[in-house]
Amino acid sequence: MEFNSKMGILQLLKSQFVLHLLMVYVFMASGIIVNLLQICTLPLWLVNKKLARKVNVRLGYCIMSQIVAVLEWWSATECTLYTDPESYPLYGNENAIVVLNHNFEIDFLCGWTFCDRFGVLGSSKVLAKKELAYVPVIGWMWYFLEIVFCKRKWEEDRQTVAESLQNLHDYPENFWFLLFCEGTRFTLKKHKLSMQVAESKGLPKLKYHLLPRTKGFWVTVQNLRGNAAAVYDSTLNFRNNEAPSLLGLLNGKKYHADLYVRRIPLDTIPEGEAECASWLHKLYQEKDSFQEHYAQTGKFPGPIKSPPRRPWSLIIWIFWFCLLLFPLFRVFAQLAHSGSVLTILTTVALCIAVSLVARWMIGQTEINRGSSYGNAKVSINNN
Ligand SMILES: CC/C=C\C/C=C\C/C=C\C/C=C\C/C=C\C/C=C\CCC(=O)SCCNC(=O)CCNC(=O)[C@H](O)C(C)(C)COP(=O)(O)OP(=O)(O)OC[C@H]1O[C@@H](n2cnc3c(N)ncnc32)[C@H](O)[C@@H]1OP(=O)(O)O
Ligand SMILES: CCCCCCCCCCCCCCCCCC(=O)OC[C@@H](O)COP(=O)(O)O
Repeated sequence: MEFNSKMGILQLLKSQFVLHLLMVYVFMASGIIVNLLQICTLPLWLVNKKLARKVNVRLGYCIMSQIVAVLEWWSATECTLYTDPESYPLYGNENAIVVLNHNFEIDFLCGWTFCDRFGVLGSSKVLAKKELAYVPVIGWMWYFLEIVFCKRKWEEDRQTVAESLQNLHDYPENFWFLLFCEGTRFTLKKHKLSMQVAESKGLPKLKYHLLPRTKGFWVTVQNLRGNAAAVYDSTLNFRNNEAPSLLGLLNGKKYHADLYVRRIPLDTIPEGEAECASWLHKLYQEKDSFQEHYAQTGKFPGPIKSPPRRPWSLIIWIFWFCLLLFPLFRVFAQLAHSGSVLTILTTVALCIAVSLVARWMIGQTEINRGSSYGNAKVSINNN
């Protein structure tokens, strides 16, 4: 009874808007500080690229780990890993291409959480749409972490993506390169259209996935050969049909994520474009069957071997709070003391502006604010 009421109070506390404002302030202020420090590493790139990259990995960690801390420590979301125990020791100790389904608003964050647990968060990479490069703090940080951006226009991407991947050959830390091969988030409309494409190509229909776009996968595999050791085929779902969101996490809502990972050595993947595309289509048919199994049983096939959450994200988060809250309260105290209406109004306007920017950033993760990519019929090439 007493425990329940304590939990209720804690939950009520976590849903307080003023606390969210403080979290947003700490995230934005620390993010800008890190972005500025990243700019300061530019001259270092010219003299010691390896060191500059290592420094940026750690700086990036200071930003990403805060959102991981929200998931792991604030909302206490449970993340369970289903995987083969023989592959487990290799995770975090080799470079890998991660292929993940794209159905959930916090799928990228679950990815980050596992990166953190295997010690590769700062060096984690993704093939991201170009628009994300302009997201304050995160997008700017990604520039220094050598994230690969695409315009989702193959004619333009084929060269730039290949070049960015080639640059990773002398990367000094183990990294995971994430690919959402579906290219956009799952919606019923996008699913219907992509299944029409599947039908016209004579491919079996998928129930839980959009038809994967194969070109990004092929170019990634080809350009990371000899660099990445394996593809981690990863299938994510949430228990009890949970529809997790970043706002839910901020409100302290606890979710239950299940991730099924299979390690596939890279040298078993065909080299030719057509063969590689067929291989990926087959992979997505298998992923679909895993999701069907999950829908029927509430579990993925395979044993559970979950890594524990690590304390570093929480420690860094507390550090930023200690560093940044004191000056904030001092400013507020001085403002109240000064009594200047103009200064107070300017400060309030600034706070509103920062919260609007943060809300827009959160909106980037929301399915109902997604772009129309995959909504329109594109000419179909049957070759
Ligand atoms: C142990 C633990 C393991 C794992 C832990 C898990 C993860 C952790 C790892 C790392 C974490 C790191 C970072 C995460 C952080 C943040 C992530 C944030 C954001 C990223 C999200 C995105 O931005 S997703 C969007 C960008 N990415 C992609 O699009 C990738 C997939 N796309 C492609 O590969 C594309 O081919 C392309 C982008 C290279 C080119 O795009 P384009 O539009 O030009 O596509 P195509 O040329 O492929 O399209 C034409 C072909 O598609 C067919 N078609 C037409 N209409 C449709 C349709 N509606 N659906 C499907 N297919 C369609 C068309 O017929 C053409 O077919 P072809 O046969 O001719 O190819
Ligand atoms: C610690 C406290 C944090 C306070 C809140 C701060 C805000 C944090 C905001 C994080 C923003 C992260 C941006 C990267 C997320 C990835 C987004 C994503 O997955 O994009 C969707 C695309 O795949 C598909 O896009 P469309 O095909 O719809 O086009």
